[in-house]
Amino acid sequence: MTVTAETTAERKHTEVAVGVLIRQSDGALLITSRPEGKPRAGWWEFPGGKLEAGETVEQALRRELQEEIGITIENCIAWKVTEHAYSHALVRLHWCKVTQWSGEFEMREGQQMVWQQLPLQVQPVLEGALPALQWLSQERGLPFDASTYVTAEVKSRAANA
Ligand SMILES: Nc1nc2c([nH]c(=O)n2[C@@H]2O[C@H](COP(=O)(O)OP(=O)(O)OP(=O)(O)O)[C@@H](O)[C@H]2O)c(=O)[nH]1
Repeated sequence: MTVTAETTAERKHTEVAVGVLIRQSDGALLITSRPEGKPRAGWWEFPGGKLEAGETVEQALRRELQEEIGITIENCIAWKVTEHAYSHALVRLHWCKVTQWSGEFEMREGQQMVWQQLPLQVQPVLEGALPALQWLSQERGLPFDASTYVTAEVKSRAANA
Protein backbone atom coordinates (compact mmCIF):
# COMPACT_ATOMS: atom_id res chain seq x y z
CA MET A 1 0.00 0.00 0.00
CA THR A 2 1.27 3.49 -0.80
CA VAL A 3 1.68 5.55 2.35
CA THR A 4 0.17 8.97 1.82
CA ALA A 5 -0.04 11.96 4.11
CA GLU A 6 -3.56 10.88 4.86
CA THR A 7 -2.68 7.32 5.90
CA THR A 8 0.25 8.62 7.97
CA ALA A 9 -2.08 11.03 9.74
CA GLU A 10 -4.57 8.22 10.29
CA ARG A 11 -1.99 6.27 12.27
CA LYS A 12 -1.62 8.99 14.85
CA HIS A 13 -5.07 8.37 16.21
CA THR A 14 -5.57 6.31 19.32
CA GLU A 15 -8.66 4.18 18.73
CA VAL A 16 -10.97 4.09 21.73
CA ALA A 17 -14.16 2.10 22.38
CA VAL A 18 -16.67 3.95 24.54
CA GLY A 19 -19.89 2.58 26.01
CA VAL A 20 -23.07 4.53 26.61
CA LEU A 21 -24.77 2.23 29.12
CA ILE A 22 -28.46 3.01 29.27
CA ARG A 23 -30.48 1.74 32.22
CA GLN A 24 -33.71 0.24 30.89
CA SER A 25 -35.91 1.24 33.83
CA ASP A 26 -35.43 5.00 33.49
CA GLY A 27 -32.97 5.72 30.66
CA ALA A 28 -30.24 6.86 33.07
CA LEU A 29 -26.66 6.92 31.75
CA LEU A 30 -23.63 5.38 33.44
CA ILE A 31 -20.86 7.91 34.01
CA THR A 32 -17.55 7.03 35.65
CA SER A 33 -14.65 9.08 36.96
CA ARG A 34 -11.14 8.70 35.56
CA PRO A 35 -8.85 6.83 37.95
CA GLU A 36 -5.76 8.30 39.59
CA GLY A 37 -2.67 8.07 37.42
CA LYS A 38 -4.43 8.71 34.10
CA PRO A 39 -4.50 12.08 32.33
CA ARG A 40 -7.43 14.11 33.72
CA ALA A 41 -7.85 11.91 36.77
CA GLY A 42 -11.14 12.65 38.50
CA TRP A 43 -12.82 13.98 35.36
CA TRP A 44 -16.05 12.25 34.35
CA GLU A 45 -16.42 10.14 31.22
CA PHE A 46 -18.30 7.27 29.70
CA PRO A 47 -16.58 3.96 30.47
CA GLY A 48 -14.28 2.48 27.84
CA GLY A 49 -10.68 2.35 26.73
CA LYS A 50 -8.16 1.85 23.98
CA LEU A 51 -8.38 -0.89 21.38
CA GLU A 52 -5.60 -3.45 21.53
CA ALA A 53 -4.04 -4.85 18.36
CA GLY A 54 -6.48 -6.98 16.38
CA GLU A 55 -9.52 -6.16 18.50
CA THR A 56 -12.86 -5.00 17.19
CA VAL A 57 -14.63 -2.15 18.95
CA GLU A 58 -17.05 -4.58 20.57
CA GLN A 59 -14.27 -6.88 21.78
CA ALA A 60 -12.34 -3.93 23.22
CA LEU A 61 -15.40 -2.54 24.95
CA ARG A 62 -16.28 -5.94 26.42
CA ARG A 63 -12.72 -6.37 27.73
CA GLU A 64 -12.44 -2.83 29.11
CA LEU A 65 -15.76 -2.96 30.92
CA GLN A 66 -14.91 -6.34 32.45
CA GLU A 67 -11.49 -5.05 33.55
CA GLU A 68 -12.62 -1.66 34.80
CA ILE A 69 -16.18 -1.96 36.07
CA GLY A 70 -16.75 -5.69 36.41
CA ILE A 71 -19.68 -6.26 34.05
CA THR A 72 -20.07 -8.21 30.81
CA ILE A 73 -21.89 -6.42 28.04
CA GLU A 74 -24.50 -8.45 26.16
CA ASN A 75 -24.95 -6.04 23.27
CA CYS A 76 -23.03 -3.19 21.64
CA ILE A 77 -24.97 -1.05 19.19
CA ALA A 78 -22.51 0.92 17.03
CA TRP A 79 -23.65 4.54 17.27
CA LYS A 80 -21.18 7.31 16.25
CA VAL A 81 -17.48 7.87 15.63
CA THR A 82 -15.91 11.13 16.79
CA GLU A 83 -12.40 12.54 17.03
CA HIS A 84 -10.84 14.80 19.59
CA ALA A 85 -7.36 16.34 19.81
CA TYR A 86 -5.95 16.56 23.34
CA SER A 87 -2.48 17.92 24.05
CA HIS A 88 -1.43 14.37 25.01
CA ALA A 89 -3.30 12.40 22.34
CA LEU A 90 -5.42 12.46 19.20
CA VAL A 91 -8.26 10.08 19.89
CA ARG A 92 -10.91 8.47 17.70
CA LEU A 93 -13.86 7.48 19.82
CA HIS A 94 -16.09 4.62 18.66
CA TRP A 95 -19.34 5.11 20.53
CA CYS A 96 -21.62 2.16 21.28
CA LYS A 97 -24.92 2.06 23.04
CA VAL A 98 -25.26 -0.79 25.49
CA THR A 99 -28.65 -1.73 26.93
CA GLN A 100 -27.96 -5.22 28.28
CA TRP A 101 -25.20 -6.49 30.53
CA SER A 102 -24.64 -9.07 33.23
CA GLY A 103 -22.68 -9.11 36.46
CA GLU A 104 -22.40 -6.69 39.35
CA PHE A 105 -20.79 -3.30 39.02
CA GLU A 106 -17.42 -3.23 40.74
CA MET A 107 -15.13 -0.25 40.30
CA ARG A 108 -11.81 -2.08 39.90
CA GLU A 109 -9.59 0.97 39.42
CA GLY A 110 -10.78 2.99 42.39
CA GLN A 111 -12.99 5.15 40.21
CA GLN A 112 -16.53 6.28 41.00
CA MET A 113 -19.72 5.52 39.09
CA VAL A 114 -22.97 7.44 38.96
CA TRP A 115 -26.24 6.92 37.10
CA GLN A 116 -27.25 10.25 35.63
CA GLN A 117 -30.12 11.81 33.76
CA LEU A 118 -29.42 14.69 31.37
CA PRO A 119 -28.17 17.28 31.98
CA LEU A 120 -25.46 15.54 34.03
CA GLN A 121 -24.98 16.78 37.56
CA VAL A 122 -21.26 15.90 37.60
CA GLN A 123 -18.41 17.92 36.15
CA PRO A 124 -15.86 18.42 34.70
CA VAL A 125 -16.56 16.02 31.84
CA LEU A 126 -13.91 15.09 29.23
CA GLU A 127 -14.26 17.37 26.21
CA GLY A 128 -14.18 14.30 23.96
CA ALA A 129 -17.45 13.14 25.54
CA LEU A 130 -19.36 16.35 24.87
CA PRO A 131 -20.57 15.47 21.33
CA ALA A 132 -22.15 12.30 22.72
CA LEU A 133 -23.90 14.29 25.43
CA GLN A 134 -25.12 16.73 22.80
CA TRP A 135 -26.58 13.95 20.62
CA LEU A 136 -28.14 12.19 23.58
CA SER A 137 -29.73 15.49 24.62
CA GLN A 138 -31.06 16.00 21.09
CA GLU A 139 -32.50 12.48 21.03
CA ARG A 140 -34.34 13.24 24.27
CA GLY A 141 -35.49 16.71 23.22
CA LEU A 142 -33.41 18.37 25.93
CA PRO A 143 -31.27 21.51 25.71
CA PHE A 144 -27.47 21.10 25.76
CA ASP A 145 -24.96 23.60 27.10
CA ALA A 146 -21.31 22.49 26.90
CA SER A 147 -20.18 25.26 29.24
CA THR A 148 -21.92 23.57 32.18
CA TYR A 149 -19.61 20.57 31.78
CA VAL A 150 -16.23 22.15 31.17
CA THR A 151 -15.96 25.63 32.59
CA ALA A 152 -13.27 28.07 31.39
CA GLU A 153 -11.69 27.92 34.84
CA VAL A 154 -11.43 24.13 34.74
CA LYS A 155 -10.02 24.25 31.20
CA SER A 156 -7.34 26.69 32.20
CA ARG A 157 -6.40 24.59 35.27
CA ALA A 158 -6.09 21.47 33.08
CA ALA A 159 -3.93 23.34 30.56
CA ASN A 160 -1.57 24.50 33.30
CA ALA A 161 -1.42 21.19 35.17
N1 LIG B 1 -13.25 6.05 28.23
C1 LIG B 1 -13.41 7.24 27.68
N2 LIG B 1 -12.37 7.85 27.05
C2 LIG B 1 -12.60 9.06 26.54
C3 LIG B 1 -13.87 9.68 26.59
N3 LIG B 1 -13.78 10.89 25.99
C4 LIG B 1 -12.51 11.04 25.58
O1 LIG B 1 -12.05 12.01 25.00
N4 LIG B 1 -11.77 9.91 25.90
C5 LIG B 1 -10.35 9.76 25.64
O2 LIG B 1 -10.07 8.48 25.13
C6 LIG B 1 -8.84 8.00 25.66
C7 LIG B 1 -9.15 6.73 26.42
O3 LIG B 1 -8.02 6.31 27.02
P1 LIG B 1 -7.96 5.66 28.47
O4 LIG B 1 -6.73 6.13 29.09
O5 LIG B 1 -9.21 5.87 29.22
O6 LIG B 1 -7.90 4.16 28.01
P2 LIG B 1 -7.34 2.85 28.71
O7 LIG B 1 -8.24 2.52 29.86
O8 LIG B 1 -7.20 1.84 27.63
O9 LIG B 1 -5.97 3.37 29.28
P3 LIG B 1 -4.52 2.81 29.51
O10 LIG B 1 -4.42 1.51 28.76
O11 LIG B 1 -3.64 3.89 28.96
O12 LIG B 1 -4.44 2.69 30.98
C8 LIG B 1 -8.28 9.09 26.56
O13 LIG B 1 -7.39 9.92 25.83
C9 LIG B 1 -9.53 9.89 26.90
O14 LIG B 1 -9.22 11.23 27.17
C10 LIG B 1 -14.94 9.03 27.25
O15 LIG B 1 -16.07 9.53 27.37
N5 LIG B 1 -14.65 7.82 27.77
